[in-house]
Amino acid sequence: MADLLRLLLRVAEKAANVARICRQEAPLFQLLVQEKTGEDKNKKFVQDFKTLADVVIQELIRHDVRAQFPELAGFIHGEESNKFENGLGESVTVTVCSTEEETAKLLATVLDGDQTAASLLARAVHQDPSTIEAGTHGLTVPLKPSELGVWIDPIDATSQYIEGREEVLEEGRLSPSGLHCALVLIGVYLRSTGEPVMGVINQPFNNKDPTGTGGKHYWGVSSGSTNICSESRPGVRSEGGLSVVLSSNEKQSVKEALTSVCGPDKLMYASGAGYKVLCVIQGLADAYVLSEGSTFKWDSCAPHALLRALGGGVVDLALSLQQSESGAQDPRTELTYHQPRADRLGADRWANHGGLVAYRDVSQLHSIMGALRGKL
Ligand SMILES: O=P(O)(O)O[C@H]1[C@H](O)[C@@H](O)[C@H](OP(=O)(O)O)[C@@H](OP(=O)(O)O)[C@H]1O
Ligand SMILES: [Mg+2]
Ligand SMILES: [Mg+2]
Repeated sequence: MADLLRLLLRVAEKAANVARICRQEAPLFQLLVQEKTGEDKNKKFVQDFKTLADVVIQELIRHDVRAQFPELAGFIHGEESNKFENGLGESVTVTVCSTEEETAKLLATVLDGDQTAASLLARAVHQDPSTIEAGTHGLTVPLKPSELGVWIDPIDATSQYIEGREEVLEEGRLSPSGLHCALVLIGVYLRSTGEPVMGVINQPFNNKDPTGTGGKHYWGVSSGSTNICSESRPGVRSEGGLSVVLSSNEKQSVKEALTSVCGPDKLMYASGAGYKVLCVIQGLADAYVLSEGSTFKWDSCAPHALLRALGGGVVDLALSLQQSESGAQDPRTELTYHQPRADRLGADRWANHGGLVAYRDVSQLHSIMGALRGKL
């Protein structure tokens, strides 16, 4: 299954190209950032271009993965629905066609006849990405495509992608917001158990990139005795307390509870669920705590696989607290990716309802659980 990993790295790079082109090409950029006002706001048929960009990226990933691994068809899920309504009130399913011309024609039907934008977008979708050196040579992964499912978040931290602020990234430091928080996330899980086994993260905008494309990629595989990640495991630094990254919307009670295990200035905030887990992967924070069910399977699957490959994981916070309160020795309840919640509807079926804690080191996870016990 190393072939699947190489393909995911390639399609994620293609997706990153589309994300970059939407910001670089003026006709696409104008659509991306336009605020609808007045009558326009009420025109149901021109859906937000940002949603279309997300859908196009998701569908190109789905198309290329299905073409090389037909066994995965039916098991490639994404954040977005690919149904759009056009000006004639017709429902249009956005897909990637076999030729650039056909894709452009289809996209024009949802872009209110804007041929220039449709052609630019179609060209990006059909363009092969430059070869990326990922260091996967000689890797073997003992998995079969018929055992696997895929979760796609075409762009995570969309708000940062639209806002488009380029931050100067400093080595070894978390940068709370900006274009670098926008990530393409592709996670692979086992259909039988829901465990995340492979993940690819592409950061389309990383101004420290040595390759010159402007982006960076990360990957990991965690299956049986194979645990391998593009990032090396950062050392555990316990002096001065733990560092934890949170959403800026996190509850006051959680922040207060965590101050007992975190050093001064070690509670940090960052945009994007995927970026926050990436900070843990890179050792820029020891853990990411989220007390609300505001993330979804497509947000966590890919980075979860990388953390597992590094010896860490992502647990369901509410379930793990319950386990720990009932005296379980190892209260870890890792998130799984194969089963929807039967009692919810739509996207909510795939939410990580109990919140989460992403960690690299299990003893640090235990300290965090201890601090949160009885406090939520
Ligand atoms: O941009 P999309 O793909 O819709 O994913 C969102 C996640 O689902 C949210 O959980 C993130 O919010 P928080 O950063 O407050 O957790 C949210 O982060 P943001 O509000 O900082 O952009 C995004 O990561
Ligand atoms: Mg997301
Ligand atoms: Mg998204």
